[in-house]
Amino acid sequence: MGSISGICSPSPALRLRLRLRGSLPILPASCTRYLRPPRSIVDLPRSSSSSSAASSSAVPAEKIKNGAVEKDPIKLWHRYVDWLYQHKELGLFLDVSRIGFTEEFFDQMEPKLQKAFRAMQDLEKGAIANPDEGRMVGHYWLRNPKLAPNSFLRLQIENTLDVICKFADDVISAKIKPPSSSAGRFTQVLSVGIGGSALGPQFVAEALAPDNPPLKIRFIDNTDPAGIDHQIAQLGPELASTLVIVISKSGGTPETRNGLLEVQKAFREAGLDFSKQGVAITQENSLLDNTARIEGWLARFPMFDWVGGRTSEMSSVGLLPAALQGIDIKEMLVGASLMDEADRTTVVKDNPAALLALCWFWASGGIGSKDMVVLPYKDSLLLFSRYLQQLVMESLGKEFDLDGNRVNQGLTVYGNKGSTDQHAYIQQLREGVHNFFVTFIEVLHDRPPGHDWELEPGVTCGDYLFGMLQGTRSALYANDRESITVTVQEVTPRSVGALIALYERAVGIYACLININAYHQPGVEAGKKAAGEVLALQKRILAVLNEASCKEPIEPLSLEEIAERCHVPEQIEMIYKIVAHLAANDRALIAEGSCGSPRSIKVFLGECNMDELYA
Ligand SMILES: O=P(O)(O)OC[C@H]1O[C@H](O)[C@H](O)[C@@H](O)[C@@H]1O
Repeated sequence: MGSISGICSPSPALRLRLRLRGSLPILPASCTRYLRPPRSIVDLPRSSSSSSAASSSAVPAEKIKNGAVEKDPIKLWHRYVDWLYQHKELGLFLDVSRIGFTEEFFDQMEPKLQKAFRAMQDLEKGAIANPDEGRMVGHYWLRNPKLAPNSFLRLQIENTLDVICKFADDVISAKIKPPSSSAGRFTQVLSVGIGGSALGPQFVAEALAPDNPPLKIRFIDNTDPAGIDHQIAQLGPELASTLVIVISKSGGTPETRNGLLEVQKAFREAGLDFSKQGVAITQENSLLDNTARIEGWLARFPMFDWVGGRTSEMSSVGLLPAALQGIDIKEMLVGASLMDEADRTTVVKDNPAALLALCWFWASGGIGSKDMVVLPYKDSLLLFSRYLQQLVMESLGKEFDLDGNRVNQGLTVYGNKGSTDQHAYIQQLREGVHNFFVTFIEVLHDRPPGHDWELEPGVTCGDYLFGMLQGTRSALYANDRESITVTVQEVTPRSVGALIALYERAVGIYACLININAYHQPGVEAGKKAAGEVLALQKRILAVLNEASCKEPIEPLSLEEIAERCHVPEQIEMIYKIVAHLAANDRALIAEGSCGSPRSIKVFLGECNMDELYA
C-alpha cells in the first residue's frame, strides 16, 4: 500500500472535534485522510489494480450471491480503502465497499461499462441519444458550453446564463421592481411548475437557500385548489411584491396552466397587473411563451428541447429561482462541471458515476429487484430523494428496451433523511423484507467552524448525527444489508451541483447497461390522456343533467340513465365517481334511496321535490 504524501495536521475543526472527544485517537495513517477534510492534496493508498483490490477482500461469488457478505473487519477495511473514490477538489468521497460485488462481477461488467462510456461520449458530442423523440441530450453542455456540438448552441447557453444573472441582480437590487408594492422591491418568488419544473428548484431551495434570502421562494406544484389557496393566502399582501415564475418546458402542462390561471385570478382580485410580475421559463413559441409574449410579461427565459425536465436544474429552470434566492449558481455549475469531468474517465475505479451504476446493477440484478433507499443525514438535503425519484424512476422505469424487448425496467427510489427515518421505517430495513440497498449521503461539517457546542462532555449534536449514520450503516450491514455512502464536506452550491451531476451521469451509464432510453417518458402521456377523457365525460354529464334540470318538474336521473344519455353505459362507475365529486363540491345534487347504495341514487341540478323522488 503506497505511503501517504503531504501529511498535514488535522484541520482546526477536526482538532476541535477530536479534542471534544478527549485525546486524539491513534488512527491508522491510511484512515487519517478520510477524517480530515481533504483541503490538502493527498493521495489515498490505493492498490495498483482492481484485481489486487478485489482479491484482498473478495468473497467467493457464490457466497456473496447467497446473500453472505464480507464481515471480517480488517478485510472490510482493506476493501473500503481500496475502493474508496475521492474527488480531492470537490472534497467528495464515494464508498462502495458495503456493496458486495465480486472481482468476477467487476470483470464481467467492464466491457459493458466501456461501451457505456463510449455512448456517453457520443451523447456529449451531440448524438441523438433520445432516439424515441429524435433528440440530442445536452444537459452536460449547460455547465460546459464548449462541449455543445455547435457555436449556436454554445452561444445560446452562455447568453441565457448571462441574462439570468443580470435579471436576478436587477431584481435583487430593485432595479426591476413591482409596480405597486410598499416594499419598493420584490420580496417573494412564487414558482408555478410541476415535475422537473419544480423538483430541482425545490431540492436546491431546501438545500441552499440562505436563512434570509433576498427573495423567499414558495411553490405551486400541483392543481390542488386548496394547495394553491394556501400559498396565495400565505403571501397575503406580499402578493404585490411577488415575482411569479411560471415554468413549463412544453408550455402546456395542465397543472401548471391551472396554477397560472388561479394566480392570475388572485392578482385580478387584488387589483394587481400580473404581467408586471410574471416571468415565463419555457420553450420558445410554446403556448406559455406565446401567452407571456402577447400579454407582455416582465421576462421570458428559454428552455431547450435537448434538456429534459428531470435534468433541467442547471438550465434556466433551476438557475433563475436559485439566483433570485441569492444562491451562487455559477458555483453550482462549477461543481457539476468538475463532477462531469471526473465522470468522463474510462477507468471504472476512478469514475464515481460508473461505480454507482455498477453498484446499482449488482444490488438490483440489473432488473430493479431491489429499491434504492436514499438517506441523507442532513436536514437541508431532505428533498434529494424526491428529486432522485423523478431523475431515476422517470429515466429508468421503462416498458421496452432499445431493441423493443418488453423489460419493464426501473429502480425504485425512496427515503427522506437520517436520523429521522430511523424512527420510521429503518426497523423494516434492518430486519424485514430484504428488497433494498441504502445510499447514505454524509455531510462531514456539522456547523460553521467555531459554532459547535458540547451538549454533553466531548459530544455535540453533530456527533450524534454522525454516530447514527455510522451505526445504521453497520447495523444494516451486520444483517447483510448493502449500502453506498456518498460523503461531501458541506452542503454548498458546488457540492449540490456535483451531487446532481453525479446522479445524472450514473443514470445515463446505468441506462446504457440495461439498454434503455433514459431520456423519454412515454408512460406519462397515458395518464395525461386518461385524465383528459375523465374531464370530457364530466362535461357530457353536466350537459345531460342541465338538460334534465330544465324540464318541469326537474327530472332527476339515475346513474344508468346518465350513462345511457352519455352513450357510455360501460362508464357507469366513473360516472358515479364524477357525480360524487360534483356533489361534494355543491355542483350537483344527489338524492339517495332507502338502501343508500350508489345504485339507488338520483342526480339532479337545482331544486327538486324530494318527496316525489322516491314516492
Ligand atoms: O415542464 P413541463 O413541460 O411542464 O413538464 C413537467 C413534467 O411533465 C411530465 O410529467 C414529464 O414526464 C416530466 O418530465 C416533466 O418534468
